[in-house]
Amino acid sequence: MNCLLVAATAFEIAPFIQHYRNSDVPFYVDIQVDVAITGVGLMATTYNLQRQIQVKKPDLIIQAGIAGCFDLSVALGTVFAVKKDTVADLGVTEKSTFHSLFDMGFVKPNHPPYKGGWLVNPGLHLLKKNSLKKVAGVSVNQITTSKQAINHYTAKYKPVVESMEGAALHYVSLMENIPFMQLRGVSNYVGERNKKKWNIKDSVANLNNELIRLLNSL
Ligand SMILES: O=C(O)c1cccc(C(=O)CC[C@H]2O[C@@H](n3cnc4c(=O)[nH]cnc43)[C@H](O)[C@@H]2O)c1
Repeated sequence: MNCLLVAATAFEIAPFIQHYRNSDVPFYVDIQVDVAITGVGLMATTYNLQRQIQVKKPDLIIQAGIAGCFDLSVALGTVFAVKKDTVADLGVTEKSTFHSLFDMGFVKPNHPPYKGGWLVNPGLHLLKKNSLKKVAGVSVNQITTSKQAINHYTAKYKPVVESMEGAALHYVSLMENIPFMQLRGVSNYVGERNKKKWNIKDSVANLNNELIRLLNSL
């Protein structure tokens, strides 16, 4: 099996790379893992994913990264698998009300690869092999900081996590018919600007442990 592992930045998957390099035993006997750092954001991720796929079409794409969390009851460091994602800030804000591309009628909510306005991961059988909770995610071009935006996204999408790349993975993989997984370790609560209150260390460590566990279970 050819697996393409992608992350926005190298530090997010550094422990996995280290583990992979230091392993004496070929613990992924039938799995070949290619790694690509796609850059931060939807545009860079889309471009770099597409380039990788053109060179070698993988059997599975895994995107691993940190994320903000909308749910304050979730402990920082928790790792989730994202079952559906969408670009939350693609549209127009008019008279303080946001209208998505679907609201505006530019795209039909069920126009492929969308289902009800979401980019849904159909590979639930892959997710079942691990214990990760499956949640809804949103992707943004502009990191959410205001209470107003948090309330708006919560009401409209009921997301648990926010990233800047997830929807690109879902869109490209669905269009190319390639199974995929998006794993997100919660580094911060959405809107929290004080980096001292983030927990990047645990989110990256737990994320990479789950990544190793997932690859061992395939
Ligand atoms: O400096 C800031 O205010 C700031 C806010 C959020 C994230 C960053 C980063 O440097 C990480 C960007 C990277 O991590 C993902 N990420 C992590 N937390 C969030 C979030 O709350 N909202 C959106 N994305 C987040 C994202 O996927 C990027 O790849 C700096």
